Amino acid sequence: MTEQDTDWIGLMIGNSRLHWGYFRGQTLLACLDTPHLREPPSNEFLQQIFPKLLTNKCNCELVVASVVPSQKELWANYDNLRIITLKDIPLLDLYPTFGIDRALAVLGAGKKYGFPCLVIDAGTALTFTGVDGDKKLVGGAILPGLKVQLASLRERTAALPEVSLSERLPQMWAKETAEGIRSGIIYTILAGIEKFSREWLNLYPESGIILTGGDGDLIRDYWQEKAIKSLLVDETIIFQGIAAVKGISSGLIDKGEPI
Ligand SMILES: Nc1ncnc2c1ncn2[C@@H]1O[C@H](COP(=O)(O)OP(=O)(O)OP(=O)(O)O)[C@@H](O)[C@H]1O
Ligand SMILES: CC(C)(CO)[C@@H](O)C(=O)NCCC(=O)O
Ligand SMILES: [K+]
Repeated sequence: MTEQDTDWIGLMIGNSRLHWGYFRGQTLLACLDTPHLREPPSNEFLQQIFPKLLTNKCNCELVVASVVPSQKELWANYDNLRIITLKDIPLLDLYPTFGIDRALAVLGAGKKYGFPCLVIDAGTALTFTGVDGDKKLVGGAILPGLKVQLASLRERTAALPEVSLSERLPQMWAKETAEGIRSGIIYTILAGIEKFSREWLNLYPESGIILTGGDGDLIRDYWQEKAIKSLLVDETIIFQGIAAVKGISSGLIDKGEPI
């Protein structure tokens, strides 16, 4: 078997949940999300995640990137494990505490859509990450994600309830508490996305802007209702990033080559 047709699994450990990708060589065959683990995984665990693809009990390579150290440690005894760290990422000017999920997402987005590239990751945290045409990190920003914003109002006030989000845009000028919370959070997030996107396009007019993360679809739907320029949603860029790192280490992709 060559590297091109070997099966392996990529795992991105996020702050809310686990993001799994099943690969054959560089091709992503399937992806899904699961909750965090509460204990070290059993031998059959990976088969349960991908029952149709992993039919016989195999210890296929598991390539892990994590922003949650305690979750990563649960895999310490898996015998075919590879951990991706910032050193593996073929991007320039990364700073030491930069999130590996941000690095992989922008690497994957750049690989698929070209550099320069701006990634907006609407996960537990909402992040903006911009990389220029020389694959240098320009920088970015971090704010609380939608769920975290909603939960923090409930937790830090006496009167505010936790509200759920509707599929449609809320009334901007609300006359009711729940709708007021929805309005405040959604319209300021959309305004922030608009501001960062505009500033980025002033610097790099040809750049793609890719939206990803657990709330990516919801934000895209809100955005489309406002009928501004469409935003491209891609849930797989993080796996494109993992595959790029794996490809470099197995010699399929040259580190100096355009990815
Ligand atoms: N089944 C689900 N479980 C948890 N969060 C979900 C689910 N479906 C959608 N979401 C949304 O996804 C968001 C979390 O995004 P995501 O799963 O990308 O976060 P994460 O695990 O921290 O990953 P990342 O590190 O990429 O941000 C939450 O704000 C939530 O609204
Ligand atoms: C910002 C998050 C939480 C987004 O998942 C993650 O990328 C992270 O923990 N980053 C470390 C800090 C930074 O990226 O500057
Ligand atoms: K996160």
